[in-house]
Amino acid sequence: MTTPSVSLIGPAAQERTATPRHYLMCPPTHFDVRYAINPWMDPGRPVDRGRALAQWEHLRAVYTGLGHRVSLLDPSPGLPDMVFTANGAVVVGGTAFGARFRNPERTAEEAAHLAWLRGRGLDVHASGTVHEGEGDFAVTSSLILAGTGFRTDQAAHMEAQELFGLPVVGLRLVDPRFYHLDTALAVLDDGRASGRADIAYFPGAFSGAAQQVLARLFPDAVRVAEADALVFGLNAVGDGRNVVLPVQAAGFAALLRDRGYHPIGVDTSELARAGGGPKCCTQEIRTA
Ligand SMILES: CN(C)C(=N)NCCC[C@H](N)C(=O)O
Repeated sequence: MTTPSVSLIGPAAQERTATPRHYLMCPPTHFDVRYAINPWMDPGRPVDRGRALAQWEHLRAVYTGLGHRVSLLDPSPGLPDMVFTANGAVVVGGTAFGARFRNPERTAEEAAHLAWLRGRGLDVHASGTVHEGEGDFAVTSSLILAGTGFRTDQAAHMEAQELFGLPVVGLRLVDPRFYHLDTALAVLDDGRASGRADIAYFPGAFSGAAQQVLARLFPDAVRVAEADALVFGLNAVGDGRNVVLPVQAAGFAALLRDRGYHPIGVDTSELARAGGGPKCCTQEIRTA
């Protein structure tokens, strides 16, 4: 007999509260798969840009329907991955840590992000080390979880800690299919209202030591099955109550419901052809 993984007197019994968010998105006007910098990309198969645009518009409508503010970054021709705004920076308390991309194909996105962030009066810092923004930094109100192994350099973790004054906990990713932290771990509730951060993750994407760290820090975390992780289920955006995730991740959605969250499935399958999902298209601008 197996032990149920979710206790009804634990986090499942909590009332979940959404808090308003400000997101930065960029329409996939120039979306394409012209190069392969992750295992999901196949430049030999043409993308359906109209479909990608429709999926992206739907995602934006979901956020505005939830009462969140969405700002837009102007898409640039020649930058087919620009739709993935999460990778452009990490913004915490009005301070922005601009990305420095690992692959030259995405380097020109850095300046566009820095200009947008400066234009909003944020305290903007260009990075001295390679990091890919919220792709590898998952922010909670008490600490930041930071991925390394494929894209972001470990040195960037220390840079982020010095900049934000929050503990940065490094986590090693070991499976190239989960090349960014946000493909393998999602913040469901950052703890800003509840006082207690809640996350979900796929253990197999992490080194043994990183799995131990996560288990110590978040013993109640939702552990997601590989099948749900492989459809980018963990590339999810949580506001404390609502969790926007790929509609294909049905098992994960059921776990979320059991915990009192409100999962909202969206189809981002065309964008997944470049290796991204809802979270990749969404950078949070945290000014408070
Ligand atoms: C969920 N992920 C991984 C993201 N945060 N970003 C997607 C980036 C995709 C892009 N082709 C690349 O490989 O950089």
